[in-house]
Amino acid sequence: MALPLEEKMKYEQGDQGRSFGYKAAGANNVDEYGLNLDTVEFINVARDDALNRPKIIHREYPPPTEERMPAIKNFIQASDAINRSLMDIMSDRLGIPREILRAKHDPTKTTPSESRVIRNPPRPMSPEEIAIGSHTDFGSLSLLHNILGGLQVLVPGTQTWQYIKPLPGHAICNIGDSLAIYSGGVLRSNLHRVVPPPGEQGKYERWSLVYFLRPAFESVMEPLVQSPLVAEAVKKKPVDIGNVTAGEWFSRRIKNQRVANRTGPETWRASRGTEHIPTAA
Ligand SMILES: O=C(O)CCC(=O)C(=O)O
Ligand SMILES: [Fe+2]
Repeated sequence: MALPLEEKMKYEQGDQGRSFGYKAAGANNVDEYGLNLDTVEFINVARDDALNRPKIIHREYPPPTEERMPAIKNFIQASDAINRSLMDIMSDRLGIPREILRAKHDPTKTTPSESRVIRNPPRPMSPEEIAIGSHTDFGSLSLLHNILGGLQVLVPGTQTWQYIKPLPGHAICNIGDSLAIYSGGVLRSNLHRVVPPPGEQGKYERWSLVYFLRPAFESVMEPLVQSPLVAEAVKKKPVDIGNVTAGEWFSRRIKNQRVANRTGPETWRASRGTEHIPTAA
C-alpha cells in the first residue's frame, strides 16, 4: 500500500468482473444513487496464486505483495482450514452430507477464494461518509480481522445499523451468499458496511484483513435439497436464481459495483446479492 498509486494501478483488478489484484479508493459505488464512492483501497490475493507460487495461476501482484507470499500463503491456509471446519459443523446442523458442501468447495479446482487487506485513510471529520457500501459477501464464509471499529451490520428484520466492536483475540465470521443459497435461505447472508471508526478512533488509519472462502468457479449455486431441512425451507420459499455458477455470480456482482461500469441506479441493483434494502446504503 505504501507504493505510489501509479505503481499499484499496474495491478488493478479491472472492470471485467474479476477481483484479484489492487482496487483503488473510489473505484466502487456505495449506493444506487452514485453520489458517493468508496474510500478504501485493497489488495486481493487469490488462494490459487498464493498456494501455487512460483506458478502464476491468475495474475501477478505488486512486488511487496509477491515478496510476502509465504506469509500470505500461511494466512490463507490457516483461515481456509478454520472456515472448512465451520462449514462441516454447519453441514451437520443443516443435515447436508458433509461431502456435498465439500465438493462445492473442492480445493483442487480453481476458485474465487481470496485474501484481502483493506486500508481506509484517517477520516476524523466524516462520520457520515461510507467507506464500503452496504453489501453481502459473495462466497460461503469470510473470516475477518479488524482492530478499529467501523464495521456495521443490519440484522435481518431491523432498520438500524449496529457497530460490531472488535474484540482482542477474536475474529468475525460472516456467512455469504453461496451458503445462504446452499442452505435454501435457512442461513442468511448478512448486510454489512464500513463507516469511519467512531469518535477518537476516526483519526487513525483503519486496516482490516479478510479471507473469503468461496465455492469453485464452476460450482452451481443451488439449494442442497438432499437435506430435509433445506428441502422444506425451499418448498415454503423457493430460491429462484436460475442455473448460475459461483463464478458467474461473483463476476456479476463485482462488475456492477465498479463505478466505470455504472449506467444508472440499475447497475447498483445488478450488483446486489441475496439481500438488498435500497434505503440501507
Ligand atoms: O473492513 C471490514 O471490517 C469489513 C470488510 C468487508 O466487509 C469486505 O471486505 O467484504
Ligand atoms: Fe463484506
